[in-house]
Amino acid sequence: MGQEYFSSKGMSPKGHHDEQDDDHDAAPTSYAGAGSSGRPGYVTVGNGSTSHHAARLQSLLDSDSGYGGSTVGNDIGSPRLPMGSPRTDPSRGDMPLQTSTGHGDTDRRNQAAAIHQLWYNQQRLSLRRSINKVVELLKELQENNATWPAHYPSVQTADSSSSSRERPSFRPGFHHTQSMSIGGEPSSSQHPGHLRRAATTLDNHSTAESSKDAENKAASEPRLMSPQIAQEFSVLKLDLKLGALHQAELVHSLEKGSIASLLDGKISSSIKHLQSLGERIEDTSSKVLVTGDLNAGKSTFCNALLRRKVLPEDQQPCTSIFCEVLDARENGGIEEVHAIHKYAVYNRHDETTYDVFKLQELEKIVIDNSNYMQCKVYVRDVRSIDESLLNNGVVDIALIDAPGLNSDTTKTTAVFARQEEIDVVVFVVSAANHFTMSAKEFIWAAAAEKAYLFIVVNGYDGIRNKERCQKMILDQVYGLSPRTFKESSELVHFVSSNAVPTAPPPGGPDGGGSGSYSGGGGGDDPNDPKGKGKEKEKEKIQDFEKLEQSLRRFVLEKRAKSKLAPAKTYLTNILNDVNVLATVNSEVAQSELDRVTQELRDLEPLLESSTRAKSEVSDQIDQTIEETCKGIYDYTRMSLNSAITNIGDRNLGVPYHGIFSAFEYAEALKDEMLSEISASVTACEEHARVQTVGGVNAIKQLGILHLGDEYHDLNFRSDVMFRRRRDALAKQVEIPTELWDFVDWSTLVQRQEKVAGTGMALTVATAVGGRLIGGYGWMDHALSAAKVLGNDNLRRLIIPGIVVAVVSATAYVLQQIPQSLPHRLSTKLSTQLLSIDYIHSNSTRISSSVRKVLRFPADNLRVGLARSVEQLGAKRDETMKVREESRVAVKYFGNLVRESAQQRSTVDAVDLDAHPQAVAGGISIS
Ligand SMILES: Nc1nc2c(ncn2[C@@H]2O[C@H](COP(=O)(O)OP(=O)(O)OP(=O)(O)O)[C@@H](O)[C@H]2O)c(=O)[nH]1
Repeated sequence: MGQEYFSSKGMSPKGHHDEQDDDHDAAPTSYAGAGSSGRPGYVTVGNGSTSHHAARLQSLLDSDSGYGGSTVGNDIGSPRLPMGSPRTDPSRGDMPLQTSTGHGDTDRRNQAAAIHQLWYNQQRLSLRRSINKVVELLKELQENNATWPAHYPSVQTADSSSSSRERPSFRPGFHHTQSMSIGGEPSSSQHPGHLRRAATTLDNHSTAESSKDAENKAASEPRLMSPQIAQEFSVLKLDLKLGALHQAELVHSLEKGSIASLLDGKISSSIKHLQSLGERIEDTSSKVLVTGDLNAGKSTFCNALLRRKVLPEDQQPCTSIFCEVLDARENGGIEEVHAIHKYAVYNRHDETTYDVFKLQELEKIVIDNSNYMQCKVYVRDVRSIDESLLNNGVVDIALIDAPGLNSDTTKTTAVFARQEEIDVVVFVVSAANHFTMSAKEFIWAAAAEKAYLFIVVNGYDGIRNKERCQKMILDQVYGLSPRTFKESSELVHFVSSNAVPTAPPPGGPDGGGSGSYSGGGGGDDPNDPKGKGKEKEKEKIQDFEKLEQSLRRFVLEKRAKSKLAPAKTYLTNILNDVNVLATVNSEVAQSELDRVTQELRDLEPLLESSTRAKSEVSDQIDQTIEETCKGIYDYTRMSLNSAITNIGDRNLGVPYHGIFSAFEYAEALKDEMLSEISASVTACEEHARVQTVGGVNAIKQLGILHLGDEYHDLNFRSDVMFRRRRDALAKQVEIPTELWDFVDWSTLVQRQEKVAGTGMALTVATAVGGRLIGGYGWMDHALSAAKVLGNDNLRRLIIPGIVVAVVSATAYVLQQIPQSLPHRLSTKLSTQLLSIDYIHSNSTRISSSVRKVLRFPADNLRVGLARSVEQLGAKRDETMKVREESRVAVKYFGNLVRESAQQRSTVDAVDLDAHPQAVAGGISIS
């Protein structure tokens, strides 16, 4: 924050010097801090509060900056090029650079500059190719992630995060050192913030905050990733912020698909960021802010660089706004001034944001105006492409002439200088006046920001004791920016800007300065002899040309840092991530392939035996059911038959109480017989029940044998069998008792033949009775008796004979009841039951009931077997699919591991610090 800056501001130059010395090798662009809003925390100079102008400018820069506005947070949408920056034309990067136009020093300098530019172009092209390749790799990874969701490396337990160097057992080959080296030093678990994420270059404050700030922030941030993941993943790490779960738990709790889609989002962001980095390194524009004390000669210096009097020069302070000088080609080749309205965001295509003026009117806008804060000055380059500082295809410099520093403008200029797109700050100091307080304040701030400043000591022609002046200025530079002092031969130049010949001002006598140079030389001693004067003039111009070469080199090196370094860091990080991800997934895919191959090996025979078992078991079940039912039917039939047949022979224990209760006896006997028959049916049912339980168990055994745990046992209750009303009714038979049941006719006939005395009477009685019952056999006996006796005898004997016979027969029948009735009844029941098909119907009923009961588990088993075969088939198909996918994944991730490693070495080979030392004059800008 500003406070950090202010603490330095209050220090003496010496104190500052010490601090600078301590931090000599630190990154130059660690800004003093960032606002909590996430916007760049611009340095404030002076009393610590940003002035109205500064605040306004800051808001303008947010939207007008080519990078600032487009790099907020992680939003890495396509960035706009800085307004007014030359259109990207990569082909121009390879065009011939400056050629030797002269002899001696100039010649050598030009050659050196050309070599330097070539070096820059080579690094740029190499990074550009890597970006394209990595985008290609990421797109393929994204496609692959859709079909084979990538496995995201996660920690095993939350505790393991404490030991950041412990490596999960399932991925032994990770290159921890690679991800650790990103930050330049091994990161410890206490300082996770040391890990440099290329993604953070997207944050507005990322380069603005000091490393201390970054550490503090990282410590106070909730840990979203375990240090282990953070170590290995610098770019692709997933930002999981769900609920209160620990990060590691969160990764585990997520479905593989969810992780894959989160990763997909990360990859998309990375692709976008890489594309924006690509555009950024292709962008040849670079902005140089020229600032310094009031009247130090800033405008004169800019004009000298342009070789044309574009900006108004005056002995009194005149520049009140920031004038950005751009190539007129950016404005369709038209030279004009766009004065930007105070509260507008500049858009060249929207004339409501600015007023258009002619170049000649620039002075009017620049001096004492209150309507504008900035203007864009589009001018045609009067120098050839080989000499031009503005535009030569490798680096196209936009010069920004700032108002002279005073208590009002210092803060605003400091804010302006903080812009990321300002590659270089040129500080113009008057050789006569040296550094003012405002100048010192500004340089302290800028040196903290930019590490190196380009210092132009102007008006050197007016100094008599040049050595003393140099010494005094360099002493001051040492106090203000030791690094700049260290490279002073390259970074501190003593020149006379007004000595450089320039074309006349637009609209001047030469009609717009088309290349006819007017000599400079103001400030020369008029008493000097002419020849000596010319020599001096030449020297001044050579000094200025030397300055120009140094400035170009400085811009190039700064650009290598500001534009190429983020791309290199990001590429290194993303390639490390891709490599780790690919290594993990290659291992996962291989183990998955091994697993499914083994699974298929087990599955194939299982499916085969299941299919075979399905048909075999079905036959077996049918056979079991058939055999059981047949056995039950036969058993029932046999049992009932025997019961009915033998029922008459059995002593049923029914007491006979004499002739007067003969009928009751017969009734009781019949009921007892029927109940006995019914009991045998029940016994058969019981037998069937037992057999059914056996059958069900046999089917169950088959089920368990072939389906194992898959077999669903049904709850079979045998006691419920034969409980229906139909079953009860089937057993019952209604047979009425009749009088004739009491007479055993066959016995009676046998007896008639044995007893002769009663033969005739009995014969008659029998004949009568026979008639009565319709027995025609007895009639024949009666007719033969009549023949023997003759008509008279017959008439006399007939009545008593009949009486005797009837009495005798009746007595006999009554006497025979206990012996004859059971047989009579048995025979009658047997006949009756036969007529209603009692045995067959009950046997059928029982066996079909059993069949029905057995069919239920049998069908269930059949369905289970069919389902099992179906499931095994589906599983086999699925496993084969996974095997194929795993094969593809093994191949793909194997290639990715190789390709990402190869690309990483290519990126590593891009050494931005190894610029041609001889050319750079030993300057090393880190
Ligand atoms: N003798 C001498 N005079 C110079 C030199 N450079 C600039 N001047 C003069 O110094 C005066 C101020 O120059 P400017 O370029 O307007 O200064 P400035 O820093 O842009 O002024 P403000 O922007 O208003 O602060 C002009 O009269 C120039 O001619 C130089 O190298 N030698």
